[in-house]
Amino acid sequence: MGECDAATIQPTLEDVNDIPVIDLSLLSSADNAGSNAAGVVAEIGKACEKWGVFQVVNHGVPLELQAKFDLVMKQFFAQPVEEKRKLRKDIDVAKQEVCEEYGREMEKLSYRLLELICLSLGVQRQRLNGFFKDHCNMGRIIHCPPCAVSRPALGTHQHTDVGALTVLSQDDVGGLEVLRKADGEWVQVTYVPDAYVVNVGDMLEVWSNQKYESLQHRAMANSDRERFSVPFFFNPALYVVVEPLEELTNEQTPAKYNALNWGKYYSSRKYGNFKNPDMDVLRLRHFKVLE
Ligand SMILES: O=C(O)CCC(=O)C(=O)O
Ligand SMILES: [Fe+2]
Repeated sequence: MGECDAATIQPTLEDVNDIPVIDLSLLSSADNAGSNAAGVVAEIGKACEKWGVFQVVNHGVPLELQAKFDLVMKQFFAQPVEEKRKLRKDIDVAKQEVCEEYGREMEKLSYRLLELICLSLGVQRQRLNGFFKDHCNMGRIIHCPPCAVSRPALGTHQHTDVGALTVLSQDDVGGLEVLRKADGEWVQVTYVPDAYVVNVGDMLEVWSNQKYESLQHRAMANSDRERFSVPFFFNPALYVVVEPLEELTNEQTPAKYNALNWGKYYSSRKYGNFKNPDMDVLRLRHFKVLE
């Protein structure tokens, strides 16, 4: 089959719409706020347990800010490669006002989500907040040019995110895929306008004593259109020791993980290689309590 056929070939994946889309405005609606909040918490808990991923709408992040951010990002990627190279990883990006504001909003939303997740686990709302005091959050901007090959092309290889939570904005090209826990099938995360995709990372799997499992995901390139996505990684402070919350363990449900040092775990994975899963990097399974 020739390359010119590529545009007609799409992944034969079931485009399921049942990854939950959760409306956070229900938390603040004046009437019946208490039961609405309980409903949202329950939905989040169910989504984390069943999928490891959900989308949020009416999340409080100003839509104009997202639009401004998208514009700055596209202007950046439209530059010649020599110009882009001048912008070293951690220097100038942070100086752009829009990026700073965007980071602050992502952090605010992440704390909100973390607290709702704590409630869904039945622990105190702010139980995990202290671990993020000197956080090492990180943002990434991803541009994937159209890729016309005769089979679906990978943009980002299969992986789990190492931190607690990831809050991701994907554009209408879509392409993000998640491994459905129910049957081990890859399914697409449908683009929902003005939504963020939220997924469980490795540290939340440990804190929740594996009630919420870290999400296996990947991203596909589109054969016709360039694609942009912006994940924000909500990560604890480097010195934090992560272990199953004691409220969630007892004699009947013992800890499934040994304590791990997040800083060591993070740096090991950061310098690991997506494409080489057997490389000698730390993975959650290395901390699993043997049964
Ligand atoms: O490109 C995407 O949408 C996914 C990116 C991702 O999973 C990551 O950077 O960790
Ligand atoms: Fe990821």
